[in-house]
Amino acid sequence: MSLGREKLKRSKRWVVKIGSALLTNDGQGLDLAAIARWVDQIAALKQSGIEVVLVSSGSVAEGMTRLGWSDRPQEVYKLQAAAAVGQMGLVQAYETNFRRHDTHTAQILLTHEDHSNRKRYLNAQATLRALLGMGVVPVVNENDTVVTKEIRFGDNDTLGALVANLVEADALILLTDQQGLFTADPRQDPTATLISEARTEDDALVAMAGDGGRLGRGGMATKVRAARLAARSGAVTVIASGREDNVLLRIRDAEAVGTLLVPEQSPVVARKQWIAGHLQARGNLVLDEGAVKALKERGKSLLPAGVRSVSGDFSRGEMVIISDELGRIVARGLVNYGLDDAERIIGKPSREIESILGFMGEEELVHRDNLVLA
Ligand SMILES: Nc1ncnc2c1ncn2[C@@H]1O[C@H](COP(=O)(O)OP(=O)(O)O)[C@@H](O)[C@H]1O
Ligand SMILES: N[C@@H](CCC(=O)OP(=O)(O)O)C(=O)O
Repeated sequence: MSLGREKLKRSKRWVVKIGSALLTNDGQGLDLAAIARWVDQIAALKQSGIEVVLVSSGSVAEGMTRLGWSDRPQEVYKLQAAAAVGQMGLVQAYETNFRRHDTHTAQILLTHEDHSNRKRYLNAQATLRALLGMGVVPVVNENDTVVTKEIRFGDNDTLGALVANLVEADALILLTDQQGLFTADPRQDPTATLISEARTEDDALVAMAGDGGRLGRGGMATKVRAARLAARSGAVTVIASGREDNVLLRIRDAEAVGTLLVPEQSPVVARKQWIAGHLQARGNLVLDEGAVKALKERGKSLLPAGVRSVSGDFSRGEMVIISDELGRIVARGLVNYGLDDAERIIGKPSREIESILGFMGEEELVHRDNLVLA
């Protein structure tokens, strides 16, 4: 068995993306029987200790069906209207099915801006993390009502990869209407063969990957690109057919199903580079000895109590350099509080944050998931 597939067996957090072509049974309205089967599998994944964020397309396609449109309109406002109608059907289907497993779902609608704006990024991250911690399955789609460019050119493969970055998933699973990535588009070339495993960075993949079908947006081209994006935070990607029996469970069990794309770099290195390369440092935090030890030796988050002083000019979500009292750099990380708030809570136990600031944010000043040791 390949090393990459072995890794999947040990993974703990997945982003599962279900594409339009698959979800709507090629334009026949939502495939409710298939949704029920995927939900059963996700419930089983959760039972085996894997947290799942679901990224589901299909709102435009379902909206078109509900509104009786057979052709995808060109006008953005019509697409947005269809998405708003269809999203109701989507969440209803997931909610009803997950309820059979006593599992709550949560609707998360994101735009690309939520990823590029630091504050919104951290808020989305904190919410998703909290939901996962509570055993809820977040159901994510693009916020089609407010995006313009994205609804025309956007695809949920990219959104899935950004969500994988956001929650630091171990794996991004792209379920589609083909068995995986073929050497050429099988709809055009019947001699095309399935690629079982490849390096994410292999440029040959880009040449093989073509556009999408009538309902889907991006085809394989965006899936290969999504795999590269997801690799930035260390995730492997699997492209597989959502129509295969128990496909998610078979992926978990490291069966050779679909196409596995494995990043060249180890997840840790990718993650470090991603945080380090993410932003310029905007400030400094100086830690006491105990906090330095907690970070370095025990892999802990940084709590305000262990911070001696703060300086610079940073807002929530920005990168800070974390040093010891001799000025030696200990780590870099994304800070949960802006300078003014941080100044007021350092040296204090986290339980006092609310009374000092008048609101309760995170108990950590820098969460360990957002922290890279030097
Ligand atoms: N090399 C390839 N291997 C497999 N499928 C391909 C390839 N190139 C293009 N495709 C097309 O990509 C489609 C899947 O993408 P898309 O229609 O966007 O679906 P989804 O909604 O699941 O994202 C397939 O139906 C297939 O025709
Ligand atoms: N957000 C929209 C469009 C996304 C979309 O179709 O993407 P994809 O499944 O990648 O082809 C929707 O839910 O219909």
